[in-house]
Amino acid sequence: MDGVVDHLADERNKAQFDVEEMKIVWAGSRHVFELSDRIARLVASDPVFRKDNRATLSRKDLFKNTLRKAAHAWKRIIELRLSEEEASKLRFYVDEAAFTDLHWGMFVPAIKGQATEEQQQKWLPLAYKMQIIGCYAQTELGHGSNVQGLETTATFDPQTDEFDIHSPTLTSSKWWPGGLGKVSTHAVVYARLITDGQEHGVHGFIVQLRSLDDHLPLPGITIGDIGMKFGNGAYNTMDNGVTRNGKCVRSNVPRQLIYGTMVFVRQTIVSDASCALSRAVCIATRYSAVRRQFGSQNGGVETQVIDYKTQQNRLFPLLAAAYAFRFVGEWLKWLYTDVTQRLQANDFSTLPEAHACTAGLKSLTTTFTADAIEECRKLCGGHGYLCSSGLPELFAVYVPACTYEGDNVVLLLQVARFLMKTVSQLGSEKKPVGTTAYMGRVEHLMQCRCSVQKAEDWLNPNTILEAFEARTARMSVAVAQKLAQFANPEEGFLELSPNLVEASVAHCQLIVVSKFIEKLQQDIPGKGVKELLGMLCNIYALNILHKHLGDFLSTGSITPKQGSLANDQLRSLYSQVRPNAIALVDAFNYTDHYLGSVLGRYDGNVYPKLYEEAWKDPLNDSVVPDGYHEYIRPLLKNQLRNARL
Ligand SMILES: Cc1cc2nc3c(=O)[nH]c(=O)nc-3n(C[C@H](O)[C@H](O)[C@H](O)COP(=O)(O)OP(=O)(O)OC[C@H]3O[C@@H](n4cnc5c(N)ncnc54)[C@H](O)[C@@H]3O)c2cc1C
Repeated sequence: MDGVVDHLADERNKAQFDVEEMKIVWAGSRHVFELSDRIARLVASDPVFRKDNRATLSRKDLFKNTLRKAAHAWKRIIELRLSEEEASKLRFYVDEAAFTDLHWGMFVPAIKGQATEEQQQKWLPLAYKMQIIGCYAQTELGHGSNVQGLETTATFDPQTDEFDIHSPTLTSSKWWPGGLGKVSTHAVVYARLITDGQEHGVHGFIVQLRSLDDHLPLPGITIGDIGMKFGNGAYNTMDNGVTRNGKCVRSNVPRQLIYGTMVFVRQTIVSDASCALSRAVCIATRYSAVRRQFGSQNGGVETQVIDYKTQQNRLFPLLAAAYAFRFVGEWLKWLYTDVTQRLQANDFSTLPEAHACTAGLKSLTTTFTADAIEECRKLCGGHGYLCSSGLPELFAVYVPACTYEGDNVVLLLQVARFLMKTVSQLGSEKKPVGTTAYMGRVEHLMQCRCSVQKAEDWLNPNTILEAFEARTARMSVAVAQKLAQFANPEEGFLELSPNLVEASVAHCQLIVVSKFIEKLQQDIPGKGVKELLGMLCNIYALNILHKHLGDFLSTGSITPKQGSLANDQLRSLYSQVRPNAIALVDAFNYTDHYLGSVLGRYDGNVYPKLYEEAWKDPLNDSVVPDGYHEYIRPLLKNQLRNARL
């Protein structure tokens, strides 16, 4: 980061706000900023953590190298006596999908959230010291989304006081769990509980999978990896497992507090979305300022592609979304703490709303981010397709987030059920809470008129909020009225599911917009910082309004003229953000190591480095390629008839 050349220095000088203060806003606090900065540099300077060769390693070498990094990371954590917060940041900056993600991100939280005190005392100390390695084994070959369809059984045997975990069919094999294939010694396995011949639904059980002495699977358990996944490098650093078992285990995990774990996990997924999105945006923004095409006058320099309005119109809403997701992620952290405290006090009243809101935000932010990474690749033209741009690997490693922890469409349908319930209870004693509180003003929202008369009127946060609330309330009420016409509500739900999903998306977009606006109401120090965030908030909201104009117009929430004024305002906001673009991505404070992109280098020294990287490819190890004598020469010399192919 501290190189001598800085091709982006002019861009940095244009910034109209205090970048150092913005770094703190992005990090969440000065403490987190300082900690992240220190740990990021520690990781970047350690050669074991290099990642520029991932795309060219064979699967076995790639996987072994991941094991090495995980072991080295743990060694450093112990040697440096890192706190839990520091250790988690270290794993974050190592930036490699690995079994440790599931151990710390799913196994430990599942035990913390769902096990009894006694079970926690037995398992957590082992897990914290990594004396056991755990994974989360829910999905089966035949069922993922439909958890009630899982086939694995856990039958209690009173004679031995044990549970017999059994996968009776091929489709009941556990299939996908990260870390299960080659590394985990233990798993939280989800199975149908059977006692006295009676079924009691799906529950979690801690199951030992492998011997702690020689790592061999325990008797009755068959385990392996499910094979190569999408993209080079990317998620292939992870072993995703398949297992069939008929082993007896002594562990009983009663059903409780599963929602708390879900809120926690989905909150981390939303946070991760802002990280992946900001990385892609940082690469595309820096490269767009370096890249020049057309527009040279009298032999002068050509135009930086970032100055094309179409480029800004594609890029700046993604930049704005990165900040929007950051703040909604921050708010979700608060929500998780709130839910946990309530659960501890046996108060379950806000759970359905918290559950719907985290499910919806997980879906919205991951879908957007996956699409946005691909858009950033296109924003970088041909070079974006090179692995050295960092974007193909980022895309490949990121896209499964749309599927794991709940398929995004299935999640939106859950949100829709909650929305429909909320609408049906309007006018009753039960008042809508939290993120659905606006529904309490449904009468007003059904008939209010947007007051915008000139483009600048769209800068008023209350105007934006009311337009978004009116759109969502009207879409929800309209689909609820259609639903009411069906004699069988379930049939209606299936039939109207596309409309229901659209209403859920509108509701989630409203949450993100409203949390961004709330963030701006806080005291935010630093010259120009709040102003820039205000612009980004408006870009985020007005771009959604523009993209979903059909919703806003068909519900009568705004007029066509007002839609057109919103677009005028958007163009003007792009011009205001333009001089600040590089500084806004610098505020993410990413090291070149973490970005892993030649196009996104801090110093903008793209071309020499692209050239250098290309020569590192194993194909360039020899000038004449392997295979020349067998396949190219005989072809050229018209000797294929005699060649041994
Ligand atoms: C990289 C990766 C890592 C994973 N890690 C783990 C792990 O550690 N542990 C674990 O247990 N699992 C894991 N999984 C599995 C993951 O959780 C499931 O794949 C996910 O829940 C989706 O379920 P599915 O595969 O059954 O999809 P399906 O439900 O079969 O989805 C197929 C299609 O059907 C649609 N669909 C399904 N139901 C409905 C409906 N009711 N209405 C309308 N459309 C519907 C979906 O939208 C989708 O388009 C992982 C998956 C991946 C890709």
